[in-house]
Amino acid sequence: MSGRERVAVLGAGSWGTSFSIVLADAGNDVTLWARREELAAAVNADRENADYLPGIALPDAVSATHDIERALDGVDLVVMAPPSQTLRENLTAWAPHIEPHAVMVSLMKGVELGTLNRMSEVIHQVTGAGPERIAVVTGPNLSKEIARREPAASVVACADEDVARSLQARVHSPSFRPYTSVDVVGCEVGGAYKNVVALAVGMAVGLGFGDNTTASLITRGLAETARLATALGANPLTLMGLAGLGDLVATCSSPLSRNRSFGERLGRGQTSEQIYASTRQVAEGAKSCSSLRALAEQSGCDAPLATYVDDVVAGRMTAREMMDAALARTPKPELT
Ligand SMILES: NC(=O)C1=CN([C@@H]2O[C@H](COP(=O)(O)OP(=O)(O)OC[C@H]3O[C@@H](n4cnc5c(N)ncnc54)[C@H](OP(=O)(O)O)[C@@H]3O)[C@@H](O)[C@H]2O)C=CC1
Ligand SMILES: O=C(CO)COP(=O)(O)O
Repeated sequence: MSGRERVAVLGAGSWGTSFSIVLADAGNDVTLWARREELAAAVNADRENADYLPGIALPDAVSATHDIERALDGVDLVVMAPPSQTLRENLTAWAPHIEPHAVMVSLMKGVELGTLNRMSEVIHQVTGAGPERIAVVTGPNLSKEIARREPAASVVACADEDVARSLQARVHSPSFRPYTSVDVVGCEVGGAYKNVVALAVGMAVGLGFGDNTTASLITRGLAETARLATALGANPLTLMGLAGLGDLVATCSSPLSRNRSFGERLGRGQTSEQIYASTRQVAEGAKSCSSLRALAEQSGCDAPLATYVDDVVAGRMTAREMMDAALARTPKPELT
């Protein structure tokens, strides 16, 4: 016996794999579930996930499997990292194998199309788990930087503060510093919305605009995020923290961001279909712009960026038209 605790990470994409490194460095034995058997085999044989994090050596404490029963057997902490739009289907298959008292952590940053559910809501609906078994980890955590063990902070949110504290201890590594929060709603809305803002910022970059434009979009995007999050019951201060401002700054500034890159290509005149055809990586904001726009409409919140981004992604408007429309909106006080 190693004395280390076992954790299952479900989803062997960029973030699931990088977070497995954090968990291993924090003292856990990690079983990383991959949906493709050949990827699980390659990860075990090569000690790297060449599809998503080429050149990054995985710690010995990480092993991969395609066998979901094996991954979940006897595990009291289950970390989920598939795309937001497939979580419900994935979790429906996983749920019968999850231990009845296991805590489930969402790493996803999206809102489900159609239902407009946040990921914690999907987890509750599919598994029946109460809020004390559902948590979120979110913050300025670009996967490649985390995998290279560059210093970063993050937020571990759970409605039950004791559970948040115990998770904080389980994921605290020498290069990854987690803070606790009980504001699951604020953390989830912050994580999903920053992807939409990053799309808008990417469009501005693709159009050739500079830092005034991107700073204006980031700041107004943060105001829009806080407006919706507060309407949904979040603490507005959460959005000033790592799960809001922190993640916005990282994602909107970094060429590593898939959402920002997606937006940049839209800004250069490509269509969403062309972009989808050339990448297998998830850009959550390209889907969640539609669900966040609908959530805002439902909540009576003004959400111009989500609305414009949704229109550009769907091909109803060009990126240039979006910038012009955003500027031409009826003037108003900044603090409304
Ligand atoms: N990358 C990052 O820096 C961060 C990402 N996140 C969030 O983590 C979540 C996962 O993103 P990330 O790991 O980056 O995504 P990637 O694009 O790197 O990987 C996608 C993962 O999802 C799997 N997948 C694709 N389609 C399905 C499906 N239908 N059912 C089950 N699994 C599927 C892929 O499997 P396969 O390889 O077999 O196709 C792969 O494991 C997203 O919500 C993202 O916003 C959060 C913080 C940081
Ligand atoms: O969430 C992220 C960083 O915190 C990753 O952003 P992208 O999904 O845009 O790459």
